[in-house]
Amino acid sequence: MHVSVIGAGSFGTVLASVAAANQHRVSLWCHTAEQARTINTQGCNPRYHPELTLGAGILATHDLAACVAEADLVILSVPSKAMAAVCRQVAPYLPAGVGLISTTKGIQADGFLLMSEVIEAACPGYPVGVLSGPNLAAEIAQRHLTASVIASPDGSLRDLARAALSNKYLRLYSATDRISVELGGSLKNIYAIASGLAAALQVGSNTQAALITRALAEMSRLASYLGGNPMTFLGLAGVGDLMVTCTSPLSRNYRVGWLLGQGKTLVEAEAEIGQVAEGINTLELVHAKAQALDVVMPIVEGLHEVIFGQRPARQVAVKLMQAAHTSDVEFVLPRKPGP
Ligand SMILES: NC(=O)C1=CN([C@@H]2O[C@H](COP(=O)(O)OP(=O)(O)OC[C@H]3O[C@@H](n4cnc5c(N)ncnc54)[C@H](O)[C@@H]3O)[C@@H](O)[C@H]2O)C=CC1
Ligand SMILES: O=C(CO)COP(=O)(O)O
Repeated sequence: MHVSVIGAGSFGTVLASVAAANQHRVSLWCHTAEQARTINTQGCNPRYHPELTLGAGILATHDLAACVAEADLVILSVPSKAMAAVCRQVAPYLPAGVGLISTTKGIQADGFLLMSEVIEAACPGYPVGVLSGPNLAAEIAQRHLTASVIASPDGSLRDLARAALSNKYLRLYSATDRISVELGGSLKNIYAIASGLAAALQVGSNTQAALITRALAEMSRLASYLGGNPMTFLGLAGVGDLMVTCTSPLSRNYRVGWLLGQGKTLVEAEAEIGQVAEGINTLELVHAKAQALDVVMPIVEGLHEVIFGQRPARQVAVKLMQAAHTSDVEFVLPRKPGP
C-alpha cells in the first residue's frame, strides 16, 4: 500500500521507516522544503534519528498535495498546535475515503478538542483513528520490541493500520474506545513532567509509585466525565504510556520536569529539549477544564501551582499529602454531566 506520513519530526520519521521496512511505498511530508531535501539526499533525518536509514521506499516532500495523492493511509504526526492548520491545508487533496490516523498526543485549546475531533472537523466524512501507547520514537528506531494501540470505531481502518505498521518489532492492538486511548496519550504527558520533577528532587520509589498510581486515578476521573471508559486506561494507552513516560529520560516531558527540578526555568527547559513536549500546554488546558467541570485532579492542580504559580514543589507535595481523605480505587466514577 502507499502510506503518507504528515510530519517528519521524531515520531513521523520513525513511523515512515517502519512502513518502509514493511515494504510499503511511503511519502513523508516535511514542514520545510530544506528538511525534505536533506532527508532525500542523506537517506535519514539528521535532526532526529541520524542513525536510522529510512529506506529506498521513502520520498520526502514539502508538497502536501503530492504527499497524499496516492495515499491508501495517511498518518498525521505533527504537534497539536499545528494539527488544525495542517488538516485544513491537506483536506482538498485527500483521496476519497482514505483513512486518517493521528499519533499526536495533545489537545487543541480552542474547544478543548482531541486531535481526532480536530481532524474530523477539517476533513469531514473520512474514517479517523488514533495510534497511542508506550512508544518512545528513539526505541522504535532501534527496533526495541514495542506495542501500541490503534483505536477507531472503523474496523477496516484498524486493519489497514495494522497492515501498514505491524511487524517483528511493532505490535498493534485494537480498540474501539478512541476517546480514552487518545486521552491516555495526552494526559500522561502532564504526569511525566511531574515524575521527572520528582526524580530530580530525589524522592523515593514509594513516592514515584504513589504519583504514577494516583495519576491514573485522576486521569480516569476526567476521562469518565468526558465520555471515555476508564477501564481502557488499564491497557497500553493508559498504564503503559504512563509507565514509560513517567520513568524514562528519553521522554521529553519527563526531561522538562527533570530540568525544572534542576532549577531551570520553563523557557530554558523547553529550549534545551528543542522538540515538542506537549505536556505543558496540556497541563494548562486540563487545569482549566477540571475547574470548569469540578473534577478533582490534585496532581494537575499541584503541578500547575509549581509551574505557573512558582510555588516550591516540596511545599506542594506536602499539601497533597494532607488533602481531604478519599478512597484508593473508585469503582464508581462520576459520569459525564448531562448535555
Ligand atoms: N517522539 C515520540 O517518541 C512520540 C511522539 N508522539 C507525539 O507525536 C507528535 C509529534 O511529536 P514529535 O514527532 O516527537 O515532535 P518533534 O518535535 O520531533 O517534531 C515536530 C515536527 O513538526 C514540525 N512542525 C513544527 N511546527 C509545525 C507547524 N506549524 N506545522 C507543521 N509542522 C510543524 C517540525 O518541523 C517537526 O518536524 C506529538 O504530539 C508527540 O506527543 C507520540 C508518540 C511518540
Ligand atoms: O509519547 C511518548 C512515548 O509514548 C513520547 O513521550 P514524550 O513526548 O514525552 O517524549
